[in-house]
Amino acid sequence: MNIPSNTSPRSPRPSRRGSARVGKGAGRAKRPDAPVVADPTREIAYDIVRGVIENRRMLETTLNRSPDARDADARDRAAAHRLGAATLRHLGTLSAVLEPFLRKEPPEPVRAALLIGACQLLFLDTPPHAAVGTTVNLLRRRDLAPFAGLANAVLRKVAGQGVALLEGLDQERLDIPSWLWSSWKNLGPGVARRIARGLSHEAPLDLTMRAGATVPEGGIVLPTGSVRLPAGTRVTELEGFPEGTFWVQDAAAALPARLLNARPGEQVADLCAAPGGKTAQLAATGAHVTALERDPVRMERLQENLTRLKMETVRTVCADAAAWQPETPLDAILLDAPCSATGTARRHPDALWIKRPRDLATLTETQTSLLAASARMLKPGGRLIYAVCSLQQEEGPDQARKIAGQFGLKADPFLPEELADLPEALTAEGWLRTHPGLWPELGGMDGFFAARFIKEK
Ligand SMILES: C[S@@+](CC[C@H](N)C(=O)[O-])C[C@H]1O[C@@H](n2cnc3c(N)ncnc32)[C@H](O)[C@@H]1O
Repeated sequence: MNIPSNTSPRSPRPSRRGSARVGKGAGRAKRPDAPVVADPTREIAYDIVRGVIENRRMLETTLNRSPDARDADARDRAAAHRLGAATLRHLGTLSAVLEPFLRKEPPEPVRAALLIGACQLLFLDTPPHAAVGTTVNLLRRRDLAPFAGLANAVLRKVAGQGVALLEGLDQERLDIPSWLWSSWKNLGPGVARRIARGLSHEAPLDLTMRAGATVPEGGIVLPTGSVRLPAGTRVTELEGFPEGTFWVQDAAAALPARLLNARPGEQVADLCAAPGGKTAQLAATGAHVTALERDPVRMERLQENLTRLKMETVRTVCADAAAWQPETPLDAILLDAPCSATGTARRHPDALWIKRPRDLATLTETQTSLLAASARMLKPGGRLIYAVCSLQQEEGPDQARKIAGQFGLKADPFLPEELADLPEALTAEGWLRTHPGLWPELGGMDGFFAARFIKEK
């Protein structure tokens, strides 16, 4: 990972909180009263980690809303995202490493700074003087100067012992909240550990290609047809991006829309559509697609994506899918329902730490009401794919079992030939179940559940 190893020379800013003195071993101030220069990457990463730990706020929300992140240039934002995400990916391990060095639990904001500092020392190639010095500076800039000495001492010890501190730690177990680890036992023996292993590294960049498009340099074609590039690849710099020859979509995320088998001329709706990966797949079949999205900001992103892909024939509707009704009954519906998103933790490690078991009840209620609404929109014989990027039983198999026979929907299991390129994802009940432990040798995949239903005649 390429976290800047020193205070950024590109966009230094004086302290927002007045000048502060830099202590021994910290950021090399020339004068004792010199203002501590801001390091945008660490400042934003700090806000990200605190947002997740203290407020259960999504990483992307901090990136989109914080003034620091908004004002930062693209490289600083990207580096902050990677530092914040790496800290969250190894949160349990980093906490276990720090514990013996702390006589008592520090306040949360101090703990967040220590976690980021330790992450740079143990998981990123940041030189010790930079990791320690920038952490001390950060605390001083955030009115936490009384803890600068503690941070300096603790991080110097961590730097001194280095990766030897990781020996003997069950990192896979530590980095997964206990309630999720227990819940994943339902997926089969050893699967929780395989998932944790899949979540321990950054996800590669997957693309869905338009038919006949050239595979970008460095890309490999996966068994399911998606194209994979190494983690950290900048998609906007790939050949074909401006021309719209591909779109970003995890290999597992590309499966549910494919299993709807949309045909040219059919009336199809994508009910929870933004940012539009599945909408694009449906549009590429030649079906008449209506894409619904409730959130106006996300709708803008969907429309930008469709414009780049030259798929402007897709009809976009900003509305609540639970209340919307098409003019005429539909041939097919894709319901990629809002969910806990635990299946996307490779790309969004914050997902693991934000959700709580009690959130599942609200989410499953919403999913049920969207399933009932979908059934009302379908013509007799119409098809429905219910999909969630969740690893949780309640949002996947439990929902599918509950829905079969309700709202005039009957189960329509996937056939082995439909998943011949990923047979391990077909369950005994004819559903799709992927998880980050699949394809370990290829770099894994996101966790998705999908089931198909037919509206009875
Ligand atoms: C899992 S994401 C969809 C990802 C998308 N299908 C794709 O493949 O790019 C869920 C989306 O549904 C939207 N959403 C949630 N509840 C909705 C509702 N009741 N009606 C319409 N859209 C909704 C969210 O704003 C979010 O953009």
